[in-house]
Amino acid sequence: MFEHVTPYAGDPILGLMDKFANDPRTDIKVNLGVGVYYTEDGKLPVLECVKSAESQIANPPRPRGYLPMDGLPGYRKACQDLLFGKDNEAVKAGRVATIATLGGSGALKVGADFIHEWYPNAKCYVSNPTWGNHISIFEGAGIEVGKYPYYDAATIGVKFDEMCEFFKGLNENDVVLLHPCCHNPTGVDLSNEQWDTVLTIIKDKKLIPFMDIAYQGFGDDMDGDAYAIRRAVEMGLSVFVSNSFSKNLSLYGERVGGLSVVAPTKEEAERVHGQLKFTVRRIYSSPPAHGNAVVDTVMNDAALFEQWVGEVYEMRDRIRDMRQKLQDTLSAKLPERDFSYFTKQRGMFSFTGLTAEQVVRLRDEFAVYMVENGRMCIAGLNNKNVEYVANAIAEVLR
Ligand SMILES: Cc1[nH+]cc(COP(=O)(O)O)c(/C=N/[C@@H](CC(=O)O)C(=O)O)c1O
Repeated sequence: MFEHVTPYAGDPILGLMDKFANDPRTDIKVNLGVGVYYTEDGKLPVLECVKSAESQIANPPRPRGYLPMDGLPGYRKACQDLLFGKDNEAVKAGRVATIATLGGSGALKVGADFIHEWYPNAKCYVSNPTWGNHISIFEGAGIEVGKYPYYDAATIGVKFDEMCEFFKGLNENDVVLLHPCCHNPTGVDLSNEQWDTVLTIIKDKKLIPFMDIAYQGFGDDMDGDAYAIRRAVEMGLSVFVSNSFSKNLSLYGERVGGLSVVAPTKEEAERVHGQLKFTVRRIYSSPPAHGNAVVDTVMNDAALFEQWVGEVYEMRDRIRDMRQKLQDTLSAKLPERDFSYFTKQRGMFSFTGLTAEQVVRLRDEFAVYMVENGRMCIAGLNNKNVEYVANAIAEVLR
């Protein structure tokens, strides 16, 4: 019956979690693989604002009825305020359809299915490189996926001119999947001026921008990291935005994300909203109650929101500190090499340029885990392991 089904090779990122968990070298192993924030003590944090929200939610205990297909109204408002800014004109005009989703992944899936249904000839173009699941999710929705020039290893920057020229060659309604901040896996972002240029091309060519923001607050700050999103709306673009609270609320397993679609008119936004709900119904029916309640509580209580922002910036700043320490330690060990990319890159990841062989050596010989494309999750570093990791990297580079 299923003899034709091919074996699953495993996920290059999530598969590392199992390998790491099963690695018996518990005294030295370091997890720099999956994009998860760990504290200075190497633990997954429960944010203080989440603890407060959960105690509110738990007392008195709430029944666990189905949520609306598009999630709690307060959750959806929270997504809109965070992404577009409070009092955004398009939001106030009712031109933004927003739904709660099963994490950022669920947002991408619902968005991809919607696009394939209503723009069946659209192709999707992702940055080269990008988060691998971008390709899997859009191909899984039946959409042909291509790559646009992005990362320039020679300059540790963006192949900006090539990227712009590539966009100019695309067809109307082709989708371009963009990282508004904290690019995964490179950590290399466009400047605001470069965003203005790219968004102008997208508008002129009538492309569909799909912005996936999973690390808001880890780059500059909540508003700065949303520049590309807000600029697209200011320019009158109809833009898809998938967001994730997995990292900045440390709620990975609660599956909390959102999908927003900015439409030209309120009437179109209402029709889009209805079809997004239908798409949710056909995939997973409705979002999880607990995650929705936590986000709704934190984001819509002024004191908890302020506390949350402060906790995100603490995570951001600790990552920045680890970038500097790793860069300084490696530079001292191998002064002939340039490690400035660690502090040039932003967000959770650094693209180290290590080869797959070197990454395998780090894992096998030193129990230091990274994604085989050379991506390192900086958030797995701390003051107790950064010297050890630097030594291991220096060894495989020698
Ligand atoms: C850019 C991006 N978008 C969406 C997601 C999905 O987020 P979620 O809300 O959990 O569905 C992730 C997760 N990235 C990390 C984990 C993973 O691969 O799933 C990672 O890159 O390690 C992203 O890095």
